[in-house]
Amino acid sequence: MKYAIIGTGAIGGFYGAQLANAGEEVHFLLNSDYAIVKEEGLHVISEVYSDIHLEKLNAYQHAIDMPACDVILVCLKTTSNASLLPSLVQPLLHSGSVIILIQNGLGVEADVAAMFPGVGVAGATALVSVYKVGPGQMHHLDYGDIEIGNYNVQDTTIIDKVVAAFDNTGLISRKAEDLNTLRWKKLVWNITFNGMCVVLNTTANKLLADRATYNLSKEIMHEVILGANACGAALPESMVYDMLQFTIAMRPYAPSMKLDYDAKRPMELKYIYENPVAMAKAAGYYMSKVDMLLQQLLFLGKY
Ligand SMILES: NC(=O)C1=CN([C@@H]2O[C@H](COP(=O)(O)OP(=O)(O)OC[C@H]3O[C@@H](n4cnc5c(N)ncnc54)[C@H](OP(=O)(O)O)[C@@H]3O)[C@@H](O)[C@H]2O)C=CC1
Ligand SMILES: CC(C)(CO)C(=O)C(=O)O
Repeated sequence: MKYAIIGTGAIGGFYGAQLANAGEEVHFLLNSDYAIVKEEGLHVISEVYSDIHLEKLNAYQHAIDMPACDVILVCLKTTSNASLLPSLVQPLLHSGSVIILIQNGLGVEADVAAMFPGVGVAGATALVSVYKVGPGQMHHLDYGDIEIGNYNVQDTTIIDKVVAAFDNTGLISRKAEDLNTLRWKKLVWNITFNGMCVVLNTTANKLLADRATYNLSKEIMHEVILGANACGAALPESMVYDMLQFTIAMRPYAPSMKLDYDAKRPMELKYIYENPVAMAKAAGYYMSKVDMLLQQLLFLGKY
């Protein structure tokens, strides 16, 4: 199968490099790093796995120069989806292509499916701590699990093949039974920690080292689980403790939203906060603590 990576940043660079390193045919769309990556290749420096240096890779500066691909892995920030995806994805489509969004948030598949009528869309959550440290250079700190849930792909055997390809890289890879539950499960982490790390200018491990913010984190997680379940997800209360353990065990890491805020890039508020708050409210549950966090983030995003 031919894979396209749309947005070769932290996530696109990490997962694309894993696939290419395992022998898959991967075509990388780059932005500001194109010239350096063309010259020097793509590097993933990992604290967990072997480092990867892809010396020769299929790197492109323009989507129009890329071949049609079977699997289009969208790894942009969701803040760019509406403005960039129509022009970046359309040239890569053939009649059997599927688009898989490796992005955080809720409702993103519906918006992308509306842009590409008749094209199968799926969503993926990445449980990984990775960030771009320089042009074509990704620093991988922790984890790497990837889970894929179907939105409207008709022939889902292609999703099974993608799961198998990721599994073959050595990463833990699964097909989720229910995309809605998958999205909300990841949001229990992102809603709690991404926003608080921005508002309190800190990292998740520090939030959990302090009694007051540890308790607040737990309360927000509980609220998100209630919101999720009001929206038809099936999340057990016990996952709060799993997430706390996961976060305590994690190497100190600033979530992607904190990196965006510090770099003065727009934050992914629509899909990580606005949609979940609105959807839970419409389903009869008001996530008041999450909404308060959202209002603070909206304020910070303006100034
Ligand atoms: N980082 C992480 O640990 C995790 C991130 N996520 C989610 O994954 C998604 C991607 O995040 P992340 O990888 O961190 O983001 P990055 O900002 O690292 O990567 C986005 C990439 O898109 C590229 N891009 C922007 N505009 C264009 C364009 N016009 N053409 C081609 N490429 C373009 C950027 O290019 P340039 O390099 O020039 O800026 C950048 O490399 C987000 O939804 C995030 O929430 C999920 C789990 C963990
Ligand atoms: C949970 C975490 C930290 C890594 O998967 C993430 O999703 C992010 O940085 O936004």
